[in-house]
Amino acid sequence: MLEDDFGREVSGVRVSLTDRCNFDCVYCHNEGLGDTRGPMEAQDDELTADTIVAFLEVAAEFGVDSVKFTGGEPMLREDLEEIVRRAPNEMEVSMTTNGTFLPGRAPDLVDAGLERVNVSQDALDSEAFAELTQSGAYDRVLEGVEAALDAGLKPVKLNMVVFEPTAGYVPKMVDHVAENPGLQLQLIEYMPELAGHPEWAIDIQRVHDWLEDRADTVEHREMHDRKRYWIHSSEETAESAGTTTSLAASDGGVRTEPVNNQNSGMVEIVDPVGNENFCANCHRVRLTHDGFLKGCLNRNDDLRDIGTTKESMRAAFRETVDTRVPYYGEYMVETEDGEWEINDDYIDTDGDRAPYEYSE
Ligand SMILES: Nc1nc2c(ncn2[C@@H]2O[C@H](COP(=O)(O)OP(=O)(O)OP(=O)(O)O)[C@@H](O)[C@H]2O)c(=O)[nH]1
Ligand SMILES: C[S@@+](CC[C@H](N)C(=O)[O-])C[C@H]1O[C@@H](n2cnc3c(N)ncnc32)[C@H](O)[C@@H]1O
Ligand code: SF4
Ligand code: SF4
Repeated sequence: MLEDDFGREVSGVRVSLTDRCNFDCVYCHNEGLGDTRGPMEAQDDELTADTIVAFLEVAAEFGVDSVKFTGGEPMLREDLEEIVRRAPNEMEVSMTTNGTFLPGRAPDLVDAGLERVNVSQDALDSEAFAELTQSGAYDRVLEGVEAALDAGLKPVKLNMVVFEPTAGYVPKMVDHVAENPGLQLQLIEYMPELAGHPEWAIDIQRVHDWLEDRADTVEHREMHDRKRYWIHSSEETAESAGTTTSLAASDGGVRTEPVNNQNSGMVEIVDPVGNENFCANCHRVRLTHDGFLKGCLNRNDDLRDIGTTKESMRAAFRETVDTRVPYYGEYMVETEDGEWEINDDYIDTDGDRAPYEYSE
């Protein structure tokens, strides 16, 4: 595996298949690709299936063992099944989706080799969901989760962005996964770096503390040093729930069995904002829908063109790893006042492409 100057091996790639989306979530960072708004039809700048597969083969040569397909909405790609089918066998293949296109397509994706899916669901309430996603597709998303479970993609991870408008739904979502063994929950701290609106953020430590009180077991995942809490349903008594223990989790795959009892659900917190430890344990690079590698989700100044040949892809991959740095703690440094500012060493970094743009 290739390793950067900060001792971080690159074990995973995240491939944005498109920057288009059928939702318009108020918080969307779109994996650093700018606005999702625009035409729904396939655009000329999107990488072809052949180029994506060639890139994955190059990544596999470098020992990368997992790929996550994302977007925009990756299921807007009609050739998704083909791309999944042609991904190198040695890679774990997963996807993050808004879930609306899973009904009808989940079985074919599993047949093609999809091993895991994360579905974004920020609330258990159709009105709140409509406000957050600017869509009326709540029921369709629930159907999508069911379709994924029926197709054998168990457990399905629900992604919930935690910020002012959703914080009140956290307890209900935690109970939801504790009561449904097929589900797990990922609470994602709202990231304002690209999406703006820092005033929407909440103190994620409060969520950690609350989960710690309720957890039977707490694990640390190697990736990003993320914490995972195994939670019993609030209907149960503390006695039947078991005692709290702390374990080191093996990374990569998602644990499928609860630790202490049958009604225990897994809740993982993704808390990158201002978190040097998170960035120090970051093992992923990203490929944009239009063919640029980036070493960090939050950066737009280091975009590197992969070109069209395996040789140019190898060179771009090596250079991306050689130059990637932890965002918090190296690219952004903390001032004495506790503010974050760009390290002077990186002020003049220039990518191969103009930065992607966001508007209000
Ligand atoms: N800043 C930052 N945010 C991340 C990173 N990885 C994930 N996230 C955030 O978490 C969101 C959801 O990530 P997913 O792609 O669904 O899954 P994941 O948790 O990274 O991966 P798995 O647990 O392996 O499925 C991303 O869109 C980001 O908002 C990262 O490396 N850096
Ligand atoms: C950009 S979406 C792409 C995949 C797909 N469209 C979806 O929504 O699942 C990937 C994930 O990023 C999360 N996300 C988007 N903007 C975010 C932000 N500003 N802060 C934290 N997470 C965010 C979404 O909730 C989603 O789970
Ligand atoms: S569904 Fe995903 S890509 Fe689309 S707007 Fe929402 S978070 Fe962004
Ligand atoms: S280095 Fe960038 S991509 Fe990696 S964890 Fe930090 S913010 Fe996320």
